[in-house]
Amino acid sequence: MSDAYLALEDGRVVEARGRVPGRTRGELVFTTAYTGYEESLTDPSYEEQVLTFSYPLIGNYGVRAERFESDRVHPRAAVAREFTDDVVEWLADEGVPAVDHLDTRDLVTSIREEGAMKVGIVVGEDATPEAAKEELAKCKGMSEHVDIGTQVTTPEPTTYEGDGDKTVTLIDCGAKQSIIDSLVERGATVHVLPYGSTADDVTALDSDVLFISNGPGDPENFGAARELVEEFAGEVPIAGICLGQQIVASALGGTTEKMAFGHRGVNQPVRDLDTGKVIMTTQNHGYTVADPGENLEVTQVNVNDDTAEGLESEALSVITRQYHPEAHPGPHDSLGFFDDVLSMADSEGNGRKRRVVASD
Ligand SMILES: NC(=O)CC[C@H](N)C(=O)O
Repeated sequence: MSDAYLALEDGRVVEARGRVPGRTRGELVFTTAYTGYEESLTDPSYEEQVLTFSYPLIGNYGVRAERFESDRVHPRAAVAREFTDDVVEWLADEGVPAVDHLDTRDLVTSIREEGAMKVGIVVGEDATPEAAKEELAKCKGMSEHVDIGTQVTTPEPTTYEGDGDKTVTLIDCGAKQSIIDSLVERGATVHVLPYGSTADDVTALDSDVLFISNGPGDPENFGAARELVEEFAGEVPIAGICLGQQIVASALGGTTEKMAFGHRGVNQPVRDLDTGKVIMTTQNHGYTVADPGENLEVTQVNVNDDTAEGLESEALSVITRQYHPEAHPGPHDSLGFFDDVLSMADSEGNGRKRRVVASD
């Protein structure tokens, strides 16, 4: 008898050791990142997913709140070959079920072959395979979580003061804190607005750049952010990361699609098509831009599968990345993105149109 069961969409039931009790369900995905478990577990982009770590030992350098990317754990459950007690205590405090002592290599191989799949998980003394299957039966597909942006966004507008002149309005679709920090470190003042904010809210702030954040779920369910991009494109420079790239593309005439199992890890190679240079990047996404449309140019691609990693438009002052330039965790090759974003704010006399708002 085991005290933890995972019922997979492919019909299998996997036994594990229960570490934190509970019953839950979600989309089963994996990350190959070998560091950064605190950042991954607090990354809002993992909302409604069950995160499997392919690296076998998770927790070996402790748990420190200053490394968190948000104020809570977002995956609905965590799976690893072995969790340390530090991580188990943290997940228990958060009420997030956790299992270990299972063959995660087999699990990851299944996801690679069959794609990200639904999973039901039960952990505790009364756990049974049938209960895990009941959870699985209740599991929704990612695109069915139509209000996922509202689930993860900040409840209130918040401003982070930088010591320079530039200002950014960031639409929080589930933003990682280190994206905000990366802008503030470069002197920008960042106005974070809740997902669902209107064009009037954005206009009132009169920022130099409109920034669409990362976030969970299907980009097609982020209509409120898409409308902002449609409204401000060509008038205010626009930047986006991950979900932000997908939203910007779909607002400007492109299309997105779901990938088989996505990219999650800290060693995804990306080639810049202009310079030919390859950088290593941090990634966490299950959707991708299938067609950038006529307004955007693909400027960077994934070396492994040629998917769009960077989109730009000089005419509209748009720059987006599918990967995570803030690199929390991960290699620092891509930090220059934030300088490129803020250089779009040096727009006077540069041929870029600016929205003029009457000040009161
Ligand atoms: N990190 C993100 O912003 C993820 C984007 C989107 N939810 C995806 O899975 O592709």
